[in-house]
Amino acid sequence: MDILANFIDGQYQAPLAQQYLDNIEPATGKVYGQLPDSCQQDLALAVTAAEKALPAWQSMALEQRADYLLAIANEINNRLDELAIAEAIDNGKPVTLARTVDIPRAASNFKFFAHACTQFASEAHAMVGSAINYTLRPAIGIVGCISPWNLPLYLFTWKIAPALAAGNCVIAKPSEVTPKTAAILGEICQKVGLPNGVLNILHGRGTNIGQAICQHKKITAISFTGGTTTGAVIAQLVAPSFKKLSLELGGKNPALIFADCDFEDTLEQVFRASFANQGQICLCASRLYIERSIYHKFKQALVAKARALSPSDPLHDDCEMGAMVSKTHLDKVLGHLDDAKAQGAKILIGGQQVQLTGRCQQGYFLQPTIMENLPNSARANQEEIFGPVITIQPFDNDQQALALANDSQYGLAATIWTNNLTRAHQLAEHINTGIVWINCWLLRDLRTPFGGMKHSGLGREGGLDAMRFFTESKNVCVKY
Ligand SMILES: NC(=O)C1=CN([C@@H]2O[C@H](COP(=O)(O)OP(=O)(O)OC[C@H]3O[C@@H](n4cnc5c(N)ncnc54)[C@H](O)[C@@H]3O)[C@@H](O)[C@H]2O)C=CC1
Ligand SMILES: O=C(O)/C=C/C=C(\O)C(=O)O
Repeated sequence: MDILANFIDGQYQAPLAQQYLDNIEPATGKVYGQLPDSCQQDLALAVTAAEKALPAWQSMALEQRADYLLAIANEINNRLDELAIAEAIDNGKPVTLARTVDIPRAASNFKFFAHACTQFASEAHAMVGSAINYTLRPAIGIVGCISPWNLPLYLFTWKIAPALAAGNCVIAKPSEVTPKTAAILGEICQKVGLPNGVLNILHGRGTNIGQAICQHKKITAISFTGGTTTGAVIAQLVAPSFKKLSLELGGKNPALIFADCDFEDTLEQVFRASFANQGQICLCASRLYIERSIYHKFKQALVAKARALSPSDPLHDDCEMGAMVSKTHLDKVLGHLDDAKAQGAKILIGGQQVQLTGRCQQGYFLQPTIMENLPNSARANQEEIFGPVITIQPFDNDQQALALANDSQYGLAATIWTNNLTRAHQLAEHINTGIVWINCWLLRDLRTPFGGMKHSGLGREGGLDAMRFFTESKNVCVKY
């Protein structure tokens, strides 16, 4: 049994109340470990450690701070295989995906922000002939980072790295559903000699320790990624104390596929955008709008690809589709499918749980699912399902495609597939999402602003936006 501990003040510590939660491997449905069900007393220890570490960390020379982050990045790369296997066991994702995407990206997050903090400059505003203003960007202090289960180490580090780079001490909480790689990160911090208390990792339930982090008086900013409903709860929790808040929430992302696209390349990439990580990425395409003249051909090709994609053991190198993260989540997705069927959806492929044999007999596997025949107002077209489930609909012209894309409470990411770049730029200008990809998906430049409009979130992560979020700006006006 793999028993995890909190990482506080540079040491692994059992939860003070000795309460634990089970950790389940989604591919087998079996409990394989336990994690702390931390409480306020554990948080108090972490905050004390962070307070003690803060003065030295925030006043450290930038190059030295950057060196620590680079050392963490290197150590993540050194432990690539071990981390990839741990992620695949914990989350159910294909180990090859973890090895080629999740873990390398976690290392890149530290490397990127190591460099970013040495390049982060403050502005000056001259009042010609009378004064000069300059802006200081001190660290905020102690910040809380709360991350979800779909890209565990990838998103955990996407928050921690800029927070540390900006000079803050961090209290971080990974999802209780996928705690393992976050726990290993503590060992990495010990190995590189990160000063004690700079990064503290607490495990446990969102409604318990997560909420306590949001409400702690000495934690002055919260960066959260997860579901929109939880984001709304957190916004309420932090409102009375005016903490800085960054929310990366759900999506219901449209893909606009035009007849003049490069058919084969679009098919390949839209398929990946739909089903990568079992559709459990907030950026996944879930509403496909296809120009009527190619609707039938594209639909047939998509269905054929989906038929060839069967879930299998995530620990096998050739696995392309793993398990859903939990029984709760699988049931939620199946509930959406029942609802869609009741609303008249035609299931073109999938729609059902899959039972594997052998080790994975009790695992949480779902067939890739493609549905048509639903109005845009149907729940399946309006609510985030967060699984390997897409709907397809035909459209007749650019205006109709745009209207369908924007008919959503969400506004995270959109993709446009066309060889007519004038059309693509015009649509990109009018689509109400924080991210638009043209003829590509999840092509990431970590310098770019990342986040959503409407119910997809508040604020932007990435590049300078993250550095700005994790610092206060203070203007100094000097009269001469
Ligand atoms: N980035 C995204 O778009 C994600 C969306 N989701 C969506 O959210 C739905 C719910 O999934 P969950 O696993 O419950 O994700 P969640 O959004 O509730 O959990 C994300 C993180 O927030 C923490 N948390 C939960 N409640 C909290 C609270 N009251 N205060 C502070 N922290 C809290 C959790 O412990 C976890 O670390 C999913 O079915 C999916 O549709 C889930 C994960 C990521
Ligand atoms: O930063 C990225 O490349 C991806 C981020 C993905 C999420 O925030 C998510 O799936 O929740």
